[in-house]
Amino acid sequence: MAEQKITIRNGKLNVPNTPIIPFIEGDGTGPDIWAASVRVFDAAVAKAYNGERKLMWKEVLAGEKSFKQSGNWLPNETLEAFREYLVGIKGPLTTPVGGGIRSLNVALRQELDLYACLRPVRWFEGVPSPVKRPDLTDMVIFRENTEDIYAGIEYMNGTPQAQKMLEFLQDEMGVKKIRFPESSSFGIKPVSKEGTERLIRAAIQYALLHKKPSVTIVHKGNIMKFTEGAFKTWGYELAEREFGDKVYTWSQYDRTLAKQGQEVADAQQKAALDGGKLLIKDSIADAFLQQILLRPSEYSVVATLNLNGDYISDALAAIVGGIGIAPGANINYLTGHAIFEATHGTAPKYANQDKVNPGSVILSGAMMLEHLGWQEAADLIYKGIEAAIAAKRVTYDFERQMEGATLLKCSEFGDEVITRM
Ligand SMILES: NC(=O)C1=CN([C@@H]2O[C@H](COP(=O)(O)OP(=O)(O)OC[C@H]3O[C@@H](n4cnc5c(N)ncnc54)[C@H](OP(=O)(O)O)[C@@H]3O)[C@@H](O)[C@H]2O)C=CC1
Ligand SMILES: O=C(O)CCC(=O)C(=O)O
Ligand SMILES: [Mg+2]
Repeated sequence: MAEQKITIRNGKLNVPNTPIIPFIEGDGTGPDIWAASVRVFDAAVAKAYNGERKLMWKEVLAGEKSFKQSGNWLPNETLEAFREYLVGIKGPLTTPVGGGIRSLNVALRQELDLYACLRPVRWFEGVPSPVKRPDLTDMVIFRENTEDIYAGIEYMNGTPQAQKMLEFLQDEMGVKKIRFPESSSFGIKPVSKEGTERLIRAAIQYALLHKKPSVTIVHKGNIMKFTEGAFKTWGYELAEREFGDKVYTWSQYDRTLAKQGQEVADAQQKAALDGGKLLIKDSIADAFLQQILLRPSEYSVVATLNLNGDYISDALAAIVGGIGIAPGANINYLTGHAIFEATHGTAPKYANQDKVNPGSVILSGAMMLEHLGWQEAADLIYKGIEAAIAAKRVTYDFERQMEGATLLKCSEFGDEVITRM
């Protein structure tokens, strides 16, 4: 079968029957997970389309495998392949702590301007969870993926750059509140109006398309007023300006409350929501992290900045069974570029043991198939995963919390999904 490129025209993907899909295997547990996952993807597509469609995999290098081969952590050819073929998938890549290379995962998102990190969090029947009602958690995180503290603008204490930054802040900006100036390192947190608006727009469009009840803007705007606080303000303004006839915002509520009192504001909100409008609300990040445990059913689509989104992703994943089953996508809705990847990292202590749960990458692949419009293949994957879990044939992370479960290796779980799809 001749391989072909996915293209985009007027914002719509044109997907051939044999699309070229670049993939990065990943570091640590990445190779084990990829080996199990790719067999699931191929089996689902073959079964769904009787062999008429096929994903044409093209390996591209990044991370340790790439460095070993070429001395380059993220070769240009890899970036070019994701640019040219539009849609790809990747395993996790290691980022050293406190020094060394900056994150290759973040670099890919920034280089390709994949501004929305989309991470759906739902419970699969039978998955062990630390909460009583994991079924109440059904959220979709839209994490801003190109800005915030992740921009990597940092200066290490003791360097001339940190000294220059200190002098600039103290001498030119009149800053007096740096507690230990001589031993401080500095980090910069850029948050733009454009970056905020495109992320919030994507979250609202998603919520409208999927008939979700609300979008919650999560921020720490009480403390970081001009970055996180502006994210909230710009978000509400965009919602009212671009989606005024389809949404009702807490900002509107507050204005009515101030002018006409609570009774009128409550009635206005009720009428808007009864009329099918999408509620746009907000929550301060620390309070949100307790709300998701106490009142998860009140939250649906979540729009947030990069660091909050990172924390919230793992916290929410834990509620529905852990990061062994937490998929995701990095998307630019304007150019069509997308790279699918799990929420978890390389889990290096389990590397090459054929042990960890490939569920997150398998589900990321199902999201990719949905993105391509290959829903039938994605549905087979969901069916296979649900059935494998229901039969309690699972990897170590679930098995250790389930009674009467059979422990499977990473590869065996992949086989199990294939058998049951
Ligand atoms: N997008 C990416 O590529 C990401 C990369 N990273 C990078 O990964 C490296 C390791 O990060 P770390 O903080 O240890 O986080 P990890 O997500 O790699 O692992 C943390 C823990 O999560 C559990 N876990 C992770 N993956 C799986 C899986 N597939 N199945 C079941 N359980 C799993 C394990 O828990 P337990 O010990 O309980 O078994 C593991 O010890 C770092 O360099 C980090 O920067 C991190 C996140 C995302
Ligand atoms: O890039 C990394 O190493 C970590 C990224 C991460 O934790 C995430 O995107 O969720
Ligand atoms: Mg993370």
